Amino acid sequence: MSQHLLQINNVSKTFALSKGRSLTAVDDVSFAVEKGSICVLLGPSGSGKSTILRMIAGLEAQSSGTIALKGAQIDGPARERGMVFQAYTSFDWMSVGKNVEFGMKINGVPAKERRERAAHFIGLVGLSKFIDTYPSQLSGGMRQRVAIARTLANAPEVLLMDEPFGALDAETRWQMQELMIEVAEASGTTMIIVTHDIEEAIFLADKIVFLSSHPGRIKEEIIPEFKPAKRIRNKEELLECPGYIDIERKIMRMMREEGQH
Ligand SMILES: Nc1ncnc2c1ncn2[C@@H]1O[C@H](COP(=O)(O)OP(=O)(O)OP(=O)(O)O)[C@@H](O)[C@H]1O
Repeated sequence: MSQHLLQINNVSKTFALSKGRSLTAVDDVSFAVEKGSICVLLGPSGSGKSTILRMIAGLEAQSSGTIALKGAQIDGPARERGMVFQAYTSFDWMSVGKNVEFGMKINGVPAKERRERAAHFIGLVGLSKFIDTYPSQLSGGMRQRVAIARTLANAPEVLLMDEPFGALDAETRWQMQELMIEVAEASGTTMIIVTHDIEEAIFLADKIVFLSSHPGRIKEEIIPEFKPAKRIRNKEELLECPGYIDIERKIMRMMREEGQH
């Protein structure tokens, strides 16, 4: 039987604005994420995707409802939930290797183990040749790989990514999407990814949680059932799958409906 790693139950978030006004960004949202799966939060701008991710990360407290990882309530940031942001967050004065070792160093991992783990994850994201290079000498996609390796090296239970490829050009973007499938397969890491890119969502997701806007509510949970049991590793293969176009069309309609509200 599948196991729910993360359980979000009836979560709402209301922000206090100026002059006593308030804004409900997330309204009564419930969903579960299975261990080892990739869950994509998709929806139009303002549907509360980032807010939901930030609450899971423990960076924002929910106004009501519960969020639990392996049954334990989340009440702040922790290593078990690693976050990758859209902006590159590497330390420019440290080499790629030292960047990836940094979190482990803070957490008291011995030097030898740190180096080995850093080398493993740098290899996983395809940057072995750049282990001694400084991030400022790398392209945007490569810097985002460093951020992913650094987060994975802390062995999170769940990897949270907020529009991780939004700042990248189209070609680098699909290469990074393919890389995430490779990483998911090789590491078994559970991932929750925020995007508003429909094709990216369908390619990456084992499950799509589609949100409507103002306030953010779940409109539908979509399982891309047309995909074969084994994850598709390249995008051309996805586009050739019977059923792909149907689901893309369905989601485009949902996006359009939301835009008209
Ligand atoms: N700190 C905050 N204070 C007040 N309002 C906020 C705050 N953070 C988010 N909001 C509001 O909550 C709503 C949801 O924002 P959120 O960033 O979660 O949406 P999103 O779906 O991630 O959007 P996008 O795709 O544009 O990034 C928006 O109306 C936003 O203005």
